[in-house]
Amino acid sequence: MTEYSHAPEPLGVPTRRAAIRLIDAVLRRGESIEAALPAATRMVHGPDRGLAHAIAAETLRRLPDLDALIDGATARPLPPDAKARTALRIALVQALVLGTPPHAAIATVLPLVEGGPRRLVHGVFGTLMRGGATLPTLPALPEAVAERWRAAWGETMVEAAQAAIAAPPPLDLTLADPSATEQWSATLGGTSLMPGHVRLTGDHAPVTELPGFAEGAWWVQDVAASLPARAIGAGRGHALDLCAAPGGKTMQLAAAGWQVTAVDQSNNRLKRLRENLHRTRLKAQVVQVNLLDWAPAAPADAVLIDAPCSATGIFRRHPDVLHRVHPTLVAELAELQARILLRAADWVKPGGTLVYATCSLEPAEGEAQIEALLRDRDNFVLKDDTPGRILPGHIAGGNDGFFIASLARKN
Ligand SMILES: C[S@@+](CC[C@H](N)C(=O)[O-])C[C@H]1O[C@@H](n2cnc3c(N)ncnc32)[C@H](O)[C@@H]1O
Repeated sequence: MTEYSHAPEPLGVPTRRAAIRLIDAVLRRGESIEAALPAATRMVHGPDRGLAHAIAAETLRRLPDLDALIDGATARPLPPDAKARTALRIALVQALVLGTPPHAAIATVLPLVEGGPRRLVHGVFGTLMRGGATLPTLPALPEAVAERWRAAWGETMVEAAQAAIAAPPPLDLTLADPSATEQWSATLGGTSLMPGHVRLTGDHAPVTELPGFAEGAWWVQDVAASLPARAIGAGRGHALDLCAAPGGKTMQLAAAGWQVTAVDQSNNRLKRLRENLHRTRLKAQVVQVNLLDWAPAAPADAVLIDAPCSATGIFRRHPDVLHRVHPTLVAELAELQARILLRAADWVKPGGTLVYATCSLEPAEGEAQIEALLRDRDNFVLKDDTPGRILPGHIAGGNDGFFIASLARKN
C-alpha cells in the first residue's frame, strides 16, 4: 500500500489561494464576488474567509493602479490573466493597502506560483518594495468604465467616483422610528443626514453587536437606497414593493404605515427579508413569484420597483461591478427593466404613485426607462419632487449611485 504524506501548507496560503479564486471568478467568468464566495472560500474558515474577501475586493478596487505598478517593473508585460500577475496583485495590495508586512505578503503568495514564475514574482515584488512603490491617492477606474461614465456624466463625476473608491464607505442605518433619530444618533455615536437616518464612520463594533440591532430599531441601508421609499412617504393604503428582497424598502414602507405586499422571485433573498421583518417586528405580505408571470388581485395606491440592474452604483462596496459589467449586460438588464416597468405601471391606482429605482450609474437603466414609459403611457407624469439621478458625491460624506423616478398616475 502506498503512503502519501502531505506537507502542511504554510499558514495563510489557503486564504491567498481563495482570494485568487475570487478574483478569477470575477475577471474570467464575470461572476460577482458574492456569488463566487461559497465555492472559492470552501477551504478557509472563520475570519480567514473575511480576509480572502477583503484581499480580493481591495485588489479589484485598485486593479488598474496595481497593474500599472507591475507593468512598470516588468521588462515584458505579463498577460492580463497570468497567475503571476494575480499573485503580484494580491501581494502588493496587502503590502500597500491592507498593512500586511511585505515579507508576509510575499511569503504567503509564492507557494501559489510554485513550479511557475516564482523568481519573477519574487523579483518584481522586491524591486517595487525597495523602490518605495505607492498607489495614487485618487484610484484609477478601469478605462472602459471611466470612458462610459465620462460620456454619460462628465469628468467631475469620474473624479467623484475615483474619490469614492479611495474612502472606506460609511455605515448608514435607517431607523424604524424617525422620531427617535436624535436618540439613536447619540446612542450609536453617529451623525444624521435626515430624519430616520444615522451614519457611522470609522471603526465600530460588528453590525449585529451594535445597540438596537437585536431589537430591530434599524437596518443597514445606504442613504441613497433609502430615497425611493422616502419618495413614497407615509400612507395608510396598499403598497406593492416589487423586487423587494432582502427588504430594506419593504421595512421602510411598513414602518411608514403602508399595508405592504413584498414581491420577489428569489427564495434565498426572501428568507433574509422574512428574517428582517421578524427582527424589526414589521409586517408585510410576502409573495414569491416571477413578476413577469404575476399580477396583483387589485391595483395599489403606491408601487415601488427596485428593479434588478447592473448595480454599478454600488461599486464602493462591490468593486467587482467595475470589471464584470459590460454594455451587453446593461442592455439585457434594461430590456428586463422595461418589461417589469410596463407591467407594474398598470398596477397603480388612478391618483396613485409609482416609484422606479435602480442602483445603477447607466442611463439605459434609469433615465431611458422613464423616457420610454412616458412615451408609451400618457396617464403618468413625473412628480416635481422626483429625486432623479443620484451620482457619487451627491450626498456629503458619500453615497451609492442611484436613479429614482417618482411618478403620479393621473386620475
Ligand atoms: C435591487 S434587488 C432588491 C433590493 C430590495 N428592494 C431592498 O431594498 O432590499 C432586486 C431584486 O429583484 C429580484 N428580481 C429580479 N428579477 C425578478 C423577477 N423577474 N421577478 C421578481 N423578482 C425579481 C431579485 O431577486 C432581487 O432580489
